[in-house]
Amino acid sequence: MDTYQPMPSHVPVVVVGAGYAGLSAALELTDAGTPCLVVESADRVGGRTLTEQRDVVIDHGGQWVGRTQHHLLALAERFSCPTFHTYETGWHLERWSDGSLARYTGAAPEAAAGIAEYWEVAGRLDELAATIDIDDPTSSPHLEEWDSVTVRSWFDRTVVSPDARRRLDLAVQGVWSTEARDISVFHLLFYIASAGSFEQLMETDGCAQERRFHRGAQSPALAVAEQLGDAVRTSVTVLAMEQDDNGVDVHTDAGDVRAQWVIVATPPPATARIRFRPPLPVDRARWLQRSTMGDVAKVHVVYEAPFWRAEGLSGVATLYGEGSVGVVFDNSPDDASVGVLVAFIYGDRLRSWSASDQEARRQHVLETLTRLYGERAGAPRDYVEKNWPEDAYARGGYTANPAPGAWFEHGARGWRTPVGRIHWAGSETASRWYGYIDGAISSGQRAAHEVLDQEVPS
Ligand SMILES: Cc1cc2nc3c(=O)[nH]c(=O)nc-3n(C[C@H](O)[C@H](O)[C@H](O)COP(=O)(O)OP(=O)(O)OC[C@H]3O[C@@H](n4cnc5c(N)ncnc54)[C@H](O)[C@@H]3O)c2cc1C
Repeated sequence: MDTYQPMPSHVPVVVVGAGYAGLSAALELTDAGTPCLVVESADRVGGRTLTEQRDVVIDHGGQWVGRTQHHLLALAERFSCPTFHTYETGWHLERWSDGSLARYTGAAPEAAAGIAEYWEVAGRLDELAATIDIDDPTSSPHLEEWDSVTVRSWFDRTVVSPDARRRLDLAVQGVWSTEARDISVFHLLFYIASAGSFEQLMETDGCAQERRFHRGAQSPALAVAEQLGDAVRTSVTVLAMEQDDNGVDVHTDAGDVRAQWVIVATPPPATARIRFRPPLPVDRARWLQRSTMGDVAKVHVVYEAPFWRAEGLSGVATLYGEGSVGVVFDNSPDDASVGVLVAFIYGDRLRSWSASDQEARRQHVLETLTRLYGERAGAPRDYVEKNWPEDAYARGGYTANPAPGAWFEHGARGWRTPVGRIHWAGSETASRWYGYIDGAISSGQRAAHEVLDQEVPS
């Protein structure tokens, strides 16, 4: 990785963004013998994955990999980045909206308030999602109908029990890191189809939250960047692009480079900040303008030991009601040499929590954990927050979600159709595992092959 060399004047392919999508595109091109240059705004690669090596590995961003996420697993295998099973042995906790605390095992407490209807709705969502073609989502005969309705109003209209609605609202916050009022039923269903099922999104064993990386989820990205070497330039921001019949002039804050093809592998709101000449087609421009990053913070709290395990608790907790924290997981290292809890805060709850000062935020999280796990939870040896909407580059997470109506009005041509010599990658352009690291990788590989199919000189 080289930050200080001058920009080359020409390169066959410029890749914008060194998250998993951009790095995977570059790796695919390089494997095929096509030189490329990756330019990245931040002073590091990995984008929405960010592993901090404190005295324990802390994954501030993406962290889990599931067994159907074959692209990420293959990359991890190629670059020798081992994984381990997420700890979830013992009793999970559920703090209900009235403040009561229940213990359970499995996916949810049996016979709890609203649970029967919650499972009915989950089954219905899977049935509807199965009708969507993830490679051609806008071909759905129900596109206009489903994209015109927010998830909030659909729940209000079709879900009888307020308790089931509470459960579904938290599921939406947890998976989409947004509020049910902000996404359409179509986007919800596409996302479920993209993952395979509602269960795949929600669960651990066999599902999206199954495994973690010993050296953190950024480790495969760092290994790819090391292999790509000088082809990756960090601390370089693409400001504008001018496209003509023969190539693209890419203007960066470190100089200009002429490319025959460009792969833009940035999240939609970041792509919208680049000036394109000629301007992007209306559908693509509108799609970018109407895709909004989700709101999530991860708070890691580190203890001398995972003391809750000795009390038969898994460390997994789900919290309804007024507090900020939505979900807690045991994020200890595999050898349990220290204990780590990670608390997720999303959507409306994040907006009110992040308005407080640092001490009040910390106190709130520690009080919540103390109510769940007892006094020892109030005395951590380390506490660290990452509020993604405040991240200078990502400006949110986990992913960008198109606003209601955007799939119907602009999805067919705006989602990922290449614009001349400019091709689109990024987790938000994936058919399979949209919004996930795995989707980012497959999107980068797809975009690389779109370009390789065009007779790029090596
Ligand atoms: C808190 C959190 C938890 C998550 N949990 C999981 C999880 O457990 N499992 C999972 O699979 N996924 C998870 N995700 C989602 C996953 O991290 C992302 O979907 C994935 O990393 C996105 O990769 P990407 O390459 O598409 O985009 P990014 O990682 O966003 O990479 C885009 C890159 O482009 C750069 N860039 C932007 N604009 C410019 C410009 N003009 N010029 C140059 N560079 C630019 C950015 O700095 C960035 O590095 C999570 C995300 C977050 C934030």
